[in-house]
Amino acid sequence: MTATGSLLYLDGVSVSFDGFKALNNLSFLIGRNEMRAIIGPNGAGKTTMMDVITGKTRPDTGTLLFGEKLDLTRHDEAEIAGFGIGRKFQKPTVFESHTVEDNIALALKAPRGPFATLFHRREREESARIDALLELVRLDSRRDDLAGDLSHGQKQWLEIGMLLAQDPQLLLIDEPAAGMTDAETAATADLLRDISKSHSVVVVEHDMTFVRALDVKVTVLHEGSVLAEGSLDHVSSDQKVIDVYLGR
Ligand SMILES: Nc1ncnc2c1ncn2[C@@H]1O[C@H](COP(=O)(O)OP(=O)(O)OP(=O)(O)O)[C@@H](O)[C@H]1O
Repeated sequence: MTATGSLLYLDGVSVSFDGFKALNNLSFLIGRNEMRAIIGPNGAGKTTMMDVITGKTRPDTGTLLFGEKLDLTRHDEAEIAGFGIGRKFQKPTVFESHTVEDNIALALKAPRGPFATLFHRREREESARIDALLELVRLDSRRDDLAGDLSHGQKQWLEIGMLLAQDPQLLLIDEPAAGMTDAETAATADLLRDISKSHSVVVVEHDMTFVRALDVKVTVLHEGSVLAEGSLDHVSSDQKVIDVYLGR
């Protein structure tokens, strides 16, 4: 495996907590404008993998490259966010007492990473960008409503819009479909497919209906390493995957 053509490259990445290997020689790569689904049983290392990519946890060993050359292990969380790696945690965190539109506007103004400034004058270019983002995340008709009044699924979309406002190249998204209605789940798969036309996206998910709707290559993690990789049909017919995950 070489890093050529990859946006994100992990090779032989290991992380131990008190002697327990949460990641064990983990290797995979994500291409530019590729969406990848990561699945695996509880404790497989999915969260630790995202912690390592975003600089929250340092790997003990291994190579971690962004854009083929940039060594992420030499940078901290804020710097990595600044390079264009955005992370969405499972629980939506939006500014509930601000409107949907203002949430996007605030994210546009903020430096990447933790938000620093709140109010600025709105410029025309910015308005066009806000319109485009609201349309993309299916919230155009809710723009003047308070974010706190959105459904759980809509809050997830708003937060995805806020992440996109920061113009990331790679989005890491943790269980977006959890707690969503079936209709929201299907709409979220459509949304992520739209986003992946111009961004790389890594989605960690347990909901197999959602993973099927994404219709992308799947990486199965188990005990901190890649157990299987390929289409959902390919990995779901793999006896190793059935034994540790899907057959349970
Ligand atoms: N800070 C830590 N200290 C000690 N052990 C940890 C720490 N973080 C994670 N672990 C352990 O590492 C293993 C991998 O955990 P991780 O959270 O990455 O798995 P996961 O695939 O995200 O699981 P889930 O699907 O339940 O979220 C688990 O056994 C977990 O208990």
